[in-house]
Amino acid sequence: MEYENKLVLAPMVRVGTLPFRLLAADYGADITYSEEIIDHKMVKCERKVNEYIGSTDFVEKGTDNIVFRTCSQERDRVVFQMGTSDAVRALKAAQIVCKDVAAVDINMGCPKSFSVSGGMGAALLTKPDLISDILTTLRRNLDTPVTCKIRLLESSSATVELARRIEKTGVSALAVHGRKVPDRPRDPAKWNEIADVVSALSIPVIANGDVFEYDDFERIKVATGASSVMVARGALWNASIFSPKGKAHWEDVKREYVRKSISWDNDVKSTKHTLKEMIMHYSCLEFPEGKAVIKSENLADLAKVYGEEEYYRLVSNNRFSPTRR
Ligand SMILES: Cc1cc2nc3c(=O)[nH]c(=O)nc-3n(C[C@H](O)[C@H](O)[C@H](O)COP(=O)(O)O)c2cc1C
Repeated sequence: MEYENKLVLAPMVRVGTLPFRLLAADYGADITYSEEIIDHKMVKCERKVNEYIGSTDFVEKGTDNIVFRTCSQERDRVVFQMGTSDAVRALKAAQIVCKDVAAVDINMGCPKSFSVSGGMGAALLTKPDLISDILTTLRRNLDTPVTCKIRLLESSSATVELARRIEKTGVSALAVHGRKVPDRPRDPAKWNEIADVVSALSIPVIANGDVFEYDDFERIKVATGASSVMVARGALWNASIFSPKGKAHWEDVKREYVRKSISWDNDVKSTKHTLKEMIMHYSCLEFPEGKAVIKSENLADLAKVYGEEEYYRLVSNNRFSPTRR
């Protein structure tokens, strides 16, 4: 996996499932991260090939709960992001999925209480020995590239020190979200502090924070010196941000997302959550579309909201025999 000059879809919980990743890739994303999946969940999974959909599923044993769904089309660009606080468990989880993905990434930036209270996400930032342990264990035991994603620390010199330590573990790249742990999403990302990390390291750094337009990819590259750029909210609101041709109309983007969700039988909660985020940015959930999405109980209902009943019928009928894509 190459990390130079790439446009990257950021990991996003409940958003970065297979249809959204494929959508971003269709518009031009080179690398697409999964939503964060916790190692505890992944170690309970078994790999199953789903011939009806054409996907590879990681399903919680003894249940129908699909924890991670991928497919061969994204094998060379999908990054499996994991939440962990333990090297041995992280390795066990990674070994289950590593042959089906392009890289494994460890989330070291999530400030949410469920992550931090479990010693995961941003809690790792204060434990450099544990970071080294996790990354070194993965690096030594996997053939798949290993990366991690961090936030900025209190001072730029502290971030650089940690980044140097991370580089020594042999990771293939480091993604840096240009905000500190207490920062809110509306606080501006500190591109200058990402630049300090870029100039201190030899491995590729993926710059992340406040990219909302295609032109911002170049702006953040120039400001930070990073060769690759990662975008979260800008892609969530309009996944065609990756297109050099300019953004597609958000109505078309939503419809294409719904079609992909139908094709890949996406979890309806995840589809609804993603659509609601898109609607809230451009409009309001109180309007008929928002209300209809909220009321939808399954993908058939969502197909109706977006006038895709015919597509839904076609896909459902084809599922009676195993599909090949
Ligand atoms: C809806 C949503 C879900 C997120 N989930 C994750 C996640 O699972 N793992 C992670 O490392 N960061 C997660 N983040 C943080 C983003 O990956 C990214 O670092 C942050 O939003 C800054 O990028 P932006 O300014 O382009 O939005 C999430 C952000 C959003 C908006």
